[in-house]
Amino acid sequence: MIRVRDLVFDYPGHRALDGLSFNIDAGSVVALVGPNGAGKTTLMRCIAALDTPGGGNIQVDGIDALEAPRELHRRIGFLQDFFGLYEDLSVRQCLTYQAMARGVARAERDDRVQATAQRLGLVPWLDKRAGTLSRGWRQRLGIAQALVHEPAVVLLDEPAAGLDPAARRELSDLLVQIAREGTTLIVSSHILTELADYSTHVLILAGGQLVSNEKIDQAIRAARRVMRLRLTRPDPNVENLLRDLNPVAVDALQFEFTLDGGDEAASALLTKLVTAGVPVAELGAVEADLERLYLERVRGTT
Ligand SMILES: Nc1ncnc2c1ncn2[C@@H]1O[C@H](COP(=O)(O)OP(=O)(O)OP(=O)(O)O)[C@@H](O)[C@H]1O
Repeated sequence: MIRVRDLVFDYPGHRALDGLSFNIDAGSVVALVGPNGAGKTTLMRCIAALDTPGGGNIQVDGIDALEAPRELHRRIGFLQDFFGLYEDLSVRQCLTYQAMARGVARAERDDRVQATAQRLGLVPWLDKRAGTLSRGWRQRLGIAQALVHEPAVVLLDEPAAGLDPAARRELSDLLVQIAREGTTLIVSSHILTELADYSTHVLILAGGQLVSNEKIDQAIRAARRVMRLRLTRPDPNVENLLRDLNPVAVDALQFEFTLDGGDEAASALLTKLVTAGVPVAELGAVEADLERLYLERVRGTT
């Protein structure tokens, strides 16, 4: 569905995307993550054919972003991280305008606007001016504008920004539903627990380069077992005893490290620590999740 090759994008004096290549299959929900300044927003703008890359090639649904940007705009919905609204238009007019601009036939527009407003809980606001909406409702209108033309690909940059917890939950449910209907989604966010609720893939950028592009469940299954040791009080010998495992000190009482060899190895390690007089409170496996996967992948890249 999306094919990116050797993508390069330069701001004056700064290379923001540095030779990215990856594919995204139709129907995937991709969590686009990376440290601040990694290039996520720039990448989304290039895929949405709003910025022109200095090199490389992007195809979405077989359409070349450089050759046919207008055609692409009809097939893509994009919520930008800082987006403007037509403040003096009503919510209905904003959605109708977007539907029109993105090629929805006149006869279908009213139904699309109504259905999209329903999905985002915007029906009571349809005749209110966009300029009077609170931050969370503006955000919902922004999302509705990205969806109203039922695009094949939806790009959402920080969609949960400004939403209260209940609205975030509703947004997660909505994204799951949209993905089930076959839409390809790319969602950028720093809130990894939320992304984990609905994403099938994770695409990690750092410094304008691709760190990884993988299926989340497979990557988590394949992740090495991380163990956490918790002490009842600080112990000067513990780091020396764990030396071969390259421990990371979470704080003065907690250390994390990977351990091969399953329960046998864990049991042997526990015996070794206790025998050496280390005041062990707990030794156990840490559950792998998207956040851990991310931290492991970006470690050393920044
Ligand atoms: N208009 C601009 N002019 C110059 N440099 C820019 C411009 N916009 C972005 N950059 C730089 O390009 C790099 C990538 O920026 P981008 O906004 O794409 O990153 P990001 O991953 O979305 O970051 P964040 O997580 O902070 O939103 C950053 O180093 C940023 O400072």
